[in-house]
Amino acid sequence: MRNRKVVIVGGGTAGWMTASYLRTAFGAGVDITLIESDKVNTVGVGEATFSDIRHFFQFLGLEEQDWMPACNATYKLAVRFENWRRPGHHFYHPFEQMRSVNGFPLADWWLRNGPTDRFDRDCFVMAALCDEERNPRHLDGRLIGQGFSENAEEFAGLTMSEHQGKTQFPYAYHFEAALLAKFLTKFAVDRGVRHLVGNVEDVVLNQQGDIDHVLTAEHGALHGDLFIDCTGFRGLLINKALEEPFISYSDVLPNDSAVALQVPQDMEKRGIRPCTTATAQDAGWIWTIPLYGRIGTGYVYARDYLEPEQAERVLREFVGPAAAEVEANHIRMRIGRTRNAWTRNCVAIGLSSGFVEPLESTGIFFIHHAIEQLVKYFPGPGWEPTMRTMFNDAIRHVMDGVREFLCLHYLAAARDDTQYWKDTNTRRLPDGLAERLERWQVQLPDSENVFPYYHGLPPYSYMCILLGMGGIALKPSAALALADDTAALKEFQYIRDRGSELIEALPTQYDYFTRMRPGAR
Ligand SMILES: Cc1cc2nc3c(=O)[nH]c(=O)nc-3n(C[C@H](O)[C@H](O)[C@H](O)COP(=O)(O)OP(=O)(O)OC[C@H]3O[C@@H](n4cnc5c(N)ncnc54)[C@H](O)[C@@H]3O)c2cc1C
Ligand SMILES: N[C@@H](Cc1c[nH]c2cc(Cl)ccc12)C(=O)O
Repeated sequence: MRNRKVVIVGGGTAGWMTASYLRTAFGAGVDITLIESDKVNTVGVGEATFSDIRHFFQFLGLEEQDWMPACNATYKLAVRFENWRRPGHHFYHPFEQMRSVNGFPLADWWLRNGPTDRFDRDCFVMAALCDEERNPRHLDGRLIGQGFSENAEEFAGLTMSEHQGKTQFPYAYHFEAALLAKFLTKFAVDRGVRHLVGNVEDVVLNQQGDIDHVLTAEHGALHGDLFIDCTGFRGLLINKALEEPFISYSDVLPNDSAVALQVPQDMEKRGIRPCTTATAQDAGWIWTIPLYGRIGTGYVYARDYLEPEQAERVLREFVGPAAAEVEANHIRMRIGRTRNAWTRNCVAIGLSSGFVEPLESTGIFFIHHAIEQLVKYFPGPGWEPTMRTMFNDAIRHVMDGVREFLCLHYLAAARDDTQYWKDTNTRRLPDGLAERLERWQVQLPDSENVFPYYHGLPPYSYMCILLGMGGIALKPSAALALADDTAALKEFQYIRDRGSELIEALPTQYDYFTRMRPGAR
């Protein structure tokens, strides 16, 4: 059988991640051409990830030292939510599994008799490490031990959905999106991916309605068996040419705009906070992502409540004088998903497939997940169309599940001081969420009562948001009133002690990454 000819249109994060992964998975079994335009920019943001992305780098055979310095990357131990409950309040959604004591999650014991008003500090070691801006590795590279093993044999080769629930890796990454795309360009091209720069002017269908070829001014017609649409929010192949409809989530998630800045920063003086920060604002929230040498920041907001000029002004004030010379990138976000991400012989990956606001940094996770699914259902000999259906089901579940998780953030936030925040109490909810919420109020989220399909987020993530946002009354499990809490108190003590011990022993991120740079001592 001849090898499969794959044409990828688009050279953003989605295009290059897909090209690198497919080539690694199938080698010469797939013949890959990637075409990207020099007239249409990439979206230019997308800097924080899930911890699962390490499976992606592992699959490519890359170690942190190979790619992190090249992408000004840093570690992310959590998302830090600021002011979602009230001004001055913060809590973390960390990469650390919730401990269990006598069959109940520690958070349940915390609800029964919380030692302090900080559930995150009491239940997770990571919260203290974030507050004290510590690095998750020692200067000699050793990882903090937290009940997971690095590169453990038994997990090698697992996809991220297979891995979920087995252990929780303690950190994700921040990186410069443009530098990662550049790094992966070299990776893919070195391994035989054909790279073309040119503009796709037309998408030509055959008589059956499949894509026959894409037409470019610079390189003529590009034929393929399978076309991957990585053209971003345009959805040039999947939505425009094949007319696959886009299902908007704007009825439940109204933020549709963002303005972003890349701000140089003196990291030696300011340090590098080991987490993404999401700070609530009058009509949305601002992200702050510390990279090595600069921060990425942006205001995500709803145009129904705020004009772009005002959003930019608020963002500049928030950042301060360092942003004065920096040009703003205004982005209109298409929130929702393409009905069938795989339609005919075209697979949409990245923003063309779908997107939700970046509150939990899910964009790159969606890409990674879609690539894993594509490999799983890739059209080899004997391929059946039901495989396309299974791919589409998996994509739909991940996106709809994340939509629900994000809606919970707004529903659970105690803040209600502006019209924007007041309206979060009356907005429509995705089907099923209200019922699930009723259950969570008397029984914390567990694998039996959260969104029932794989969507990347474990039950403890839901606990964090419910407990942290503070707007919804929660009860401990009724059974706990009858139980002895000695073991739970011991666990709370262990978390405090372990936090203090690690704060003593661990370096700051600045120290760690300065040593990791090429040419450093
Ligand atoms: C405000 C915001 C913040 C975000 N933050 C995060 C985050 O923190 N974490 C995260 O995981 N994700 C985040 N994302 C999502 C992330 O940015 C995207 O998932 C990721 O960058 C993938 O984009 P893409 O490759 O699909 O599209 P793009 O980056 O838009 O790339 C599109 C590509 O298609 C090419 N193209 C377009 N038209 C043509 C044509 N006619 N011919 C040839 N080529 C063409 C362009 O040249 C470009 O190369 C964020 C997104 C937004 C909007
Ligand atoms: N599978 C994801 C789930 C996850 C677990 N904890 C967090 C925390 C944050 Cl901020 C995002 C995502 C997650 C993962 O392990 O990355």
